[in-house]
Amino acid sequence: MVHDLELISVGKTYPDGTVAVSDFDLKVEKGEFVAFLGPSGCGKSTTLRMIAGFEHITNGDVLMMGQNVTDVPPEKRPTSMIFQNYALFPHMSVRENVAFGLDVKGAPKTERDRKVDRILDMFDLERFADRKADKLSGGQRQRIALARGLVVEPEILLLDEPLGALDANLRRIIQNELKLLQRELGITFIFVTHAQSEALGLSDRVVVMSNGVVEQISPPRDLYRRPRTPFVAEFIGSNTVFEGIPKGAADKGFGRIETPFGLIEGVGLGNESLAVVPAEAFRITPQNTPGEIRFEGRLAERKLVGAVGHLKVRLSEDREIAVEVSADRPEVRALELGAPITLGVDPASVTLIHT
Ligand SMILES: Nc1ncnc2c1ncn2[C@@H]1O[C@H](COP(=O)(O)OP(=O)(O)OP(=O)(O)O)[C@@H](O)[C@H]1O
Repeated sequence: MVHDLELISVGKTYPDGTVAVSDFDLKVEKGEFVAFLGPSGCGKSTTLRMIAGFEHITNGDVLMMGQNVTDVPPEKRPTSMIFQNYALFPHMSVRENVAFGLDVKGAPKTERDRKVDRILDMFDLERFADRKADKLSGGQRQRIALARGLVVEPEILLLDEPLGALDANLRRIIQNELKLLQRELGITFIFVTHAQSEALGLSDRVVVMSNGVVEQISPPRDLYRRPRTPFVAEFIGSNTVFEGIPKGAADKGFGRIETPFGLIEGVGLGNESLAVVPAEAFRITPQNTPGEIRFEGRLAERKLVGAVGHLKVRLSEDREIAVEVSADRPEVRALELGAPITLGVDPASVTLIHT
């Protein structure tokens, strides 16, 4: 099968010796929405710029539609990039800004004007067509940047923190628009962000990066449920990670580790030494339910936020864990700080991982 985009062992070392990315492998299908997520400096933007062709690749290959484009200049690639600061020309009109990408690609004038008109219409920007780009709001500028990226009809749209400059409200609105637009157009989106909620909410798959390496590539829910590295477990959501010693071989897809808080069973292949429990996997359980893992502790903190009760439960002198339960349950409302509390967890919602 030919993929829209394929990165084969791609690496980047900057001239000063900084290794920004190493051994990045990725295959993206047509129409997929893929987010690169990770803390500042982990190599997300460098990877995106290598895909766009703005950054020279030190090792490996980039393929698009099965063609090796490693040495192809940006304007000859089937990609278009949208930058965080939009990179609009402030003194050029909206129309001129949008036409810019087509001019770079050398499109004939009539074709250019037709395509620009169509995209301005699609983004509801005709009214502003002759206005200078610096005389518009943040949200409008964002739309112009999108229009400019899409007017060249790329196969792959590359977006580098495109919503970073917007306030929270506008951000949510444009997130929705972006998702709808991507579905409608069916083109591949590669989206760089350090905002978890954005990556998890928008994309079909998330590439989690740290220190220039890919930690995990998964659909969003698997990052919560089945983190494959300690970094992902700590970085995503509010997981508790228990350290322990592997206890026997895995059986039917479940392994066991011995921890200071007892034996923990979870999904694994055997020989793992960490158990990851998502905050929402804990239940408050007065009875001993067969098969469940039990933890005894004392309630250290309780915050009710809408329908969710965020609890901190102290398991020992130096160990406090995050627990999320439904705030509607009477036993949650009745809990008093310092009171003993028993938690149960279904082993199927625990993931065992290697250190
Ligand atoms: N031109 C450069 N020369 C040397 N090092 C660079 C250069 N550009 C980036 N780096 C370094 O490469 C690493 C990866 O940077 P990159 O910008 O790709 O990270 P990022 O994950 O996109 O971060 P952010 O979210 O802050 O934009 C960092 O250590 C950064 O300091």
